[in-house]
Amino acid sequence: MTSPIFVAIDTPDLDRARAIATAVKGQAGGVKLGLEFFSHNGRHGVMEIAELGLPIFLDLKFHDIPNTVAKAIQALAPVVPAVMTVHAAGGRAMMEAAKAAAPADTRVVGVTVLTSLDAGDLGSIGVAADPHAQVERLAALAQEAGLDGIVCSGNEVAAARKAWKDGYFVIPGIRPAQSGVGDQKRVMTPRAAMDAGASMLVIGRPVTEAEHPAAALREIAATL
Ligand SMILES: O=C(O)c1cc(=O)[nH]c(=O)n1[C@@H]1O[C@H](COP(=O)(O)O)[C@@H](O)[C@H]1O
Repeated sequence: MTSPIFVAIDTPDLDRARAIATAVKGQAGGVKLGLEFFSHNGRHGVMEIAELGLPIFLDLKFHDIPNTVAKAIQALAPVVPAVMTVHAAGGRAMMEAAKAAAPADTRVVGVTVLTSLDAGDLGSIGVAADPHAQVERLAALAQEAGLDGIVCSGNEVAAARKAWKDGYFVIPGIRPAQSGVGDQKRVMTPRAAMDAGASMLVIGRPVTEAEHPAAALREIAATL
């Protein structure tokens, strides 16, 4: 069975990214390239990693007006990532435009409430709802807009899956027992997140900062 784990390769260093991708190839379901990698290496760097033959989750979390987001997605051609992200808080029209602009084979998912935020953080930006209620609200909006799924924490995925049976649920903030939480606030173990209904687990530092990333990934996969 294909692994649900995508390894988040958060580095600006192309050689290091290539080395990690090569080390986890065959074991991981794919790799995630985000803002840190993209800001340094751009579209051509993404193409280089894609040439290694793993599915790519290109996580640029677009959050802008519909026209700008659509044009940014079009500018990424000929990259055809397996998955890409926009912020669901960008609104329904923006999500519709993003989906319409993306390649047919790319899943577009809406980031709901970042896993680095808790209820207090939401309050400080004027969102009265707790993370659970806010994820539910944005998941419904993403579904109405025709997206393929959402990004949320493991704490919310069971409820989200109940309301959106065939949705694609991307779950970061994954921490194996004993792992440091770092800047994440809403975390869950890989096994618990899968049991709750995750489609994809995004795991970065617990793998990439390990002395032997492939071995760390193997250990995590064994818990699923
Ligand atoms: O969209 C994401 O992937 C994402 C959304 C979110 O709410 N929280 C979150 O941590 N992420 C990403 O998931 C990865 C988590 O990395 P680690 O905390 O090192 O496992 C990072 O690349 C984040 O950019």
